[in-house]
Amino acid sequence: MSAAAEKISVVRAKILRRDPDQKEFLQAVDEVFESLTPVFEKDIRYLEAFERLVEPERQIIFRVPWVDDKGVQQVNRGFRVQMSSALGPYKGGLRFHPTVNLSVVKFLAFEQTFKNSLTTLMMGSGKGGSDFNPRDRSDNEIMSFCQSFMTELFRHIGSDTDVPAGDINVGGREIGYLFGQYKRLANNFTGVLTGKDLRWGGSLIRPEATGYGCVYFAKNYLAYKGESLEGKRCVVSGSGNVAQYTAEKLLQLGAVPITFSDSNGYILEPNGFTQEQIEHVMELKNVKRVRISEYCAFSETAQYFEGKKPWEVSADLAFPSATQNEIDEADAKILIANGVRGVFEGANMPSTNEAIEIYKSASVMFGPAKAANAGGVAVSGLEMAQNSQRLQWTREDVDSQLERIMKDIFDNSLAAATTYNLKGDIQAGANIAGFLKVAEAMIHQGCV
Ligand SMILES: NC(=O)C1=CN([C@@H]2O[C@H](COP(=O)(O)OP(=O)(O)OC[C@H]3O[C@@H](n4cnc5c(N)ncnc54)[C@H](OP(=O)(O)O)[C@@H]3O)[C@@H](O)[C@H]2O)C=CC1
Ligand SMILES: N=C(CCC(=O)O)C(=O)O
Repeated sequence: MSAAAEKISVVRAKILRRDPDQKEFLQAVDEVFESLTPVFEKDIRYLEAFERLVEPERQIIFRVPWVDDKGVQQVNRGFRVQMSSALGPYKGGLRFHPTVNLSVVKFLAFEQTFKNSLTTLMMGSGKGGSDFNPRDRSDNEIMSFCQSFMTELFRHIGSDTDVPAGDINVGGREIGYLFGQYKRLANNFTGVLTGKDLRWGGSLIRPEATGYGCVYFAKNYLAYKGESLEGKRCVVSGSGNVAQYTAEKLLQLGAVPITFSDSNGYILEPNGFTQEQIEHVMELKNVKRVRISEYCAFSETAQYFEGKKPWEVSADLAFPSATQNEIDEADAKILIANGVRGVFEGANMPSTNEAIEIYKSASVMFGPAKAANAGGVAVSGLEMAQNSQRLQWTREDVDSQLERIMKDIFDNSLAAATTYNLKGDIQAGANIAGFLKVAEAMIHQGCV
């Protein structure tokens, strides 16, 4: 075994030994380790930087006490993992979901490092959230929780320190309540959160950005293969922010989005969703906040499949836009058996590493989350730039910058894969391109 290979195995063993119970985090680390091996072998300083990178700069865990509408005390756990400030202030979303724990937050923050680097904007990485379950909670209870959560978080964030945003179950409503509490406690009005409402500092296109960006990425990948989105039947999972705008942009570019899902099942429009039907999904999810099955009362053609995943539907492309590990090895085999030739990840880490191997063995196009879903944080970065200028750019300006950024991400990933003799391996290229920029900064900034 070479000296580099020996050192790599030592570092890998140390990571596994330090947090053996953090399976989501270890999955994310494992996914990049293989891609980065040729980089480590080229210069051992990159491995030393990686060894520092996998240990977050700061991990903050705190109590979130609040009182519900019945006057009953509730206690949740809050997290903020500040992973890397090598390229700028910590930057990443907040997730409110009962499955949130330190392992999930660390995997999200780790992925964010490569993603934010790929955007070419100056942003470090972080992620946070809570095990708070907002399902069936009143607006007042959501506000009470958000105010208590921010009462602790505010001392750790700032527009040049750490800039949170949305993620699962954290949308415009929650960002509003979080921002209001921050402003009250810190006595300043800055771009400390992104995903803000347009009327008080938000950026046009930010709500659409993750979904639109994922489809732009897919468009570039298909063009590289001499194909296009035109007429492609697309299965989409989730029915939240990312899924809604993925479907909208797919339709705009001539593709045929045919499913949405939530944690109870999925709906199928066999002939594809129209714009009006997508807007009805938005109404159901963003305003009425009901289950996706409610859609069928509105449509004579839709079908609902309780407890099932949309991967069982025949399609050309898949856009997982719900949550991590929603496509396992068995799901991947079903997808491919049903005709899917491309998977573009709108969600964070929706494919297990075993599923990714199945894609590769079947020569399926694979757009990894850290590249494909970077449009959200990219436009968050543009929101920060607008806030710094105290200006608001036009919708067209922001959308054209988003399209350019997503093209650059694809091109840079392809170029990095080629440089390391992994031509066409976009997953490896994205890992390498994302890592190198962070690693160079870390090496220049010393052992900190
Ligand atoms: N918002 C953003 O800016 C970005 C988000 N992402 C990622 O995209 C994904 C979706 O986020 P977003 O659309 O913002 O979140 P939303 O809360 O708006 O929507 C989440 C969707 O995923 C479903 N979902 C959540 N958890 C599970 C689960 N355990 N099993 C099955 N379905 C589930 C939800 O269904 P239900 O209501 O039943 O829970 C809902 O339909 C996440 O992985 C997120 O990390 C990535 C980049 C940017
Ligand atoms: N949840 C997000 C968005 C983060 C952000 O906009 O800061 C992600 O990139 O996973």
